[in-house]
Amino acid sequence: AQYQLDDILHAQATPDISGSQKQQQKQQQQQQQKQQLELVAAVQTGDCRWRLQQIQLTGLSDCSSLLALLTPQLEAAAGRHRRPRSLLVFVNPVSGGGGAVRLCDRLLRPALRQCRVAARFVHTERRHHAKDFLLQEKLQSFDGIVGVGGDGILSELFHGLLLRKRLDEGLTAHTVDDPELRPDHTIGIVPAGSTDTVVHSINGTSDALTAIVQIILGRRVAMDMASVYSDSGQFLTYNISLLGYGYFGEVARSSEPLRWMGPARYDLVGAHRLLNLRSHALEISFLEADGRCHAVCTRDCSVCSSDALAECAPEAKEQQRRQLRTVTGRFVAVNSFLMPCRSTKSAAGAVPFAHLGDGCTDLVLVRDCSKAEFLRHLYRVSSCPVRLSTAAAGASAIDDSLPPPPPTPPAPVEPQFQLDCVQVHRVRQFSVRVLDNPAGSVWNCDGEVLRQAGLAVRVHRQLLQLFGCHVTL
Ligand SMILES: Nc1ncnc2c1ncn2[C@@H]1O[C@H](COP(=O)(O)OP(=O)(O)OP(=O)(O)O)[C@@H](O)[C@H]1O
Repeated sequence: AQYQLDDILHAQATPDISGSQKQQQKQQQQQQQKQQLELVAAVQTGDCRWRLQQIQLTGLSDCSSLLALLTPQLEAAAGRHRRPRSLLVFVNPVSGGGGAVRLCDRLLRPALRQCRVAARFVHTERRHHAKDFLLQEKLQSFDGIVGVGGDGILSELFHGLLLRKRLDEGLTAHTVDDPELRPDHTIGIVPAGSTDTVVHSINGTSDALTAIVQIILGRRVAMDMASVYSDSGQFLTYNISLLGYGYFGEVARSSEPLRWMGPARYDLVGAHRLLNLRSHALEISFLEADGRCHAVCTRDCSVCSSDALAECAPEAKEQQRRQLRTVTGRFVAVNSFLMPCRSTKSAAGAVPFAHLGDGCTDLVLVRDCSKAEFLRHLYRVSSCPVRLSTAAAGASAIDDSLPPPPPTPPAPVEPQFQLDCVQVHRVRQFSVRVLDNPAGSVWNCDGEVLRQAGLAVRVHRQLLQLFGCHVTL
């Protein structure tokens, strides 16, 4: 087998020649024996999965010289990739029905030990424990903050870090016109929850060991974040994956007391809400970015690195206000997808062409429709047969010096949006005002319930860094 130097995470001679005096004496006694070199490498094992592999090089005559040659190169690679040497790890004991603690002991702790990454473990004792810790404690000695759990614990980590940065910079006001600041730390998530949408959208799998290997490798993905404000412009919360009104809001509210059921609660409540499908009178305003491209977000994504998508300067705000589009009517669902929202139920994602770092969200508006029509939309969302390779061809950059490219194949369609009642817009910001029964408003913000009658949302391009590897095609 061949290994890239960049994927080797640790090397040591055995017996360990850097050990204690006693060990060294023992080694001298073993002079006749040849030493062996042990390496730990990250290897991709098909699809999107990664594993740690121990490699033993035996029968070496001069192990110490080889190790002396290898060590500075491994250190240089670790520096180049900003590999974490010290992590702060929050373990949520209630995640995934208590599986997070077991997963941490079985996979995370041994992997960190094997690769010589130091870690401080904190078992959360209540809701908001991780967030409060990040707001109050010294964090300088850590290279990354990791959560073992689901999307709920991840939400606590990015709220803690984003709000901590504002505190450290002395920013007290937090309104729709205030800037957002990038936190100093990268976040890692080891999936152990009932919904692991974010890690699945980044890595293309919710496999825990893959996530651990990416953290140790120091691979990072720049992610958009949305900030959510009340209709008076006051900050309410951050959003990273789904923000939904109507059907998904009601699913979040009704499944809240059924947490003990695990992911099955979403199927049960989803079916019940479908039978009682309601529409809502809404006014929706949005600032549309240039048309949606049919390209999957991959490593070195040309859409996410395009300068055309840089956030608008403050002086352009007035112009933006003039470009706002407003629609009113009855809707059964209004959903903002900041990322593809992949999961075991929807491998390509609910919105396969949503990008992780383009500064935009895909706003999906589902107008009043029959239950059968909405069911068709939901079914297609979970079984979208996107042709990924075609999508990649459409995304490549154009170089004038090259002969003209062959005619582009027809853009892949997203059948879930090819319905009369469904519209999708790629937007930088939007607001929704509930016109009927505002007191009964309910939103689903990354699985948490919000009860505002009006919300304003702004997307911040690549505000956060997460450990992860991005899908490849
Ligand atoms: N010790 C604790 N007791 C109760 N709740 C906790 C504790 N520690 C963390 N929490 C809360 O548990 C919630 C769910 O966490 P998480 O998302 O990690 O697990 P989950 O099983 O995937 O849940 P979800 O169904 O929300 O995805 C989070 O909102 C977090 O604040």
